[in-house]
Amino acid sequence: MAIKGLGVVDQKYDGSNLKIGIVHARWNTAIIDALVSGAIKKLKEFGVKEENIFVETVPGSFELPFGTRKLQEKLRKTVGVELDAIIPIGVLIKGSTMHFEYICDSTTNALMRLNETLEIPVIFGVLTVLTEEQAEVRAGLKPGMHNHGEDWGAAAVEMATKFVK
Ligand SMILES: O=Nc1c(NC[C@H](O)[C@H](O)[C@H](O)CO)[nH]c(=O)[nH]c1=O
Repeated sequence: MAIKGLGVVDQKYDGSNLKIGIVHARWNTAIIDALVSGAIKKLKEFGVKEENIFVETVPGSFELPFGTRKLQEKLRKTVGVELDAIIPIGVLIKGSTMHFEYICDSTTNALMRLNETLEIPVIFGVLTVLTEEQAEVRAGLKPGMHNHGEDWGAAAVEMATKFVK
């Protein structure tokens, strides 16, 4: 029996009234695009309307915390929208220096802190992988592999339904 992994998400969550933000980095775009598509696919499966999914991009994962915090402010100011959850998505792939470690650690901690400062759940959608192969597997780009973006979409709906609405 598989031990590791997310238990079954209770399908009864109704996302039809939810407004969800996605902020994604533009580094490693083939992986990013698959993860974002997976998250959006799952949001729609839970009934989130396309017009209620607000997508913004930032250059890299290091910019995700700032972009995540400011997206809520930007939508409030421009279109009067209050988000119910937000999914930052980034892909960090280890290179030949310590750059990877520093961005992973600082970005992860900053995103976690946003769960304390924002009044909405901030889902952790950053892949921190050692090889491109690991990234492809987790984006569902290898046959039979699971797209983690779907888990992040499901988590956003569950958290918003339980704790925001
Ligand atoms: O270096 N590798 C990566 C990366 N570096 C850029 C960084 O996030 C930031 O955009 C710049 O430092 C400018 O602030 N950003 C990623 O999302 N994935 C990587 O794998």
